Amino acid sequence: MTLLSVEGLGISFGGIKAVNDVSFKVDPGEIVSIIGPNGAGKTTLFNMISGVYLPGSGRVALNGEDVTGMAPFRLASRGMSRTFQNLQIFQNMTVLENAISGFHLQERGPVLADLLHLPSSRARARTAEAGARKLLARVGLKRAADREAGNLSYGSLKRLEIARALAMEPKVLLLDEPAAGCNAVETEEIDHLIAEVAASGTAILLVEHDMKMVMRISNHIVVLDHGEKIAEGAPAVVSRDPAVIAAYLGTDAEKGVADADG
Ligand SMILES: Nc1ncnc2c1ncn2[C@@H]1O[C@H](COP(=O)(O)OP(=O)(O)OP(=O)(O)O)[C@@H](O)[C@H]1O
Repeated sequence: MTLLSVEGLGISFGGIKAVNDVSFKVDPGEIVSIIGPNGAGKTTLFNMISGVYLPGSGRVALNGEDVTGMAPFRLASRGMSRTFQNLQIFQNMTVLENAISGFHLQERGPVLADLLHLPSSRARARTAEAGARKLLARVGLKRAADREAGNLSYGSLKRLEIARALAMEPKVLLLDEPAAGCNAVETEEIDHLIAEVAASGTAILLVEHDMKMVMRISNHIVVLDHGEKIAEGAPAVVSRDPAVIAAYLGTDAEKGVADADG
């Protein structure tokens, strides 16, 4: 069964259609990217899928269950996690504490037990810490566990944010520009991490401007322009599509599409 199904999704702002009738599917372990020129509707589409915006039309289904407009924390407990373009890291906390915070999203422990430091609360805290340490090892931040997050390089912060989203053991992980602001080495590290997460069976839905990265790691690409889906398919197919090239014409990204193709 399809893991994530986006069907005819649309939304208007002040009478203008920011996204119109967009549909696509994501299977387990697949890396699907949403691309398009500035203002094409990528972030808006992402926000509708992840419950930040209520769609004006259409439907989002996760494992066959209708989750349209469901709040992000409910989606997270059903298997959909996301990261944000602007990092949501607690800069003054340690790397480990940031990773642990991802586990508290899934907890439904009694608040009183936590306040009174009851054994049940201490046991949960130990489990979360052990899980967080494993995740830090997975994203290459094991040795940075006790450092203040604000002192990390940008690429490491990006990986920390992915670690935190993985705490929920998502079936589908939405990444909003995971390589933005990263240098070539950091981008490659994030590439490898995304590929490893996908290989473990988690589906990845990606919005990313780095066209070379998109062409390298995606199994499937959905192209938006002016809120409409104008093409979709494998990277080699999409990068040769005349409608896609025309949409990007005159932008830096067009050069990216052509370079990645060659
Ligand atoms: N909250 C909002 N209110 C009004 N208009 C909005 C809102 N969010 C997005 N838009 C408009 O919807 C359209 C799509 O914007 P969106 O940010 O989704 O594009 P994008 O493809 O993510 O762009 P970029 O690549 O520049 O991040 C744009 O015309 C934008 O101005």
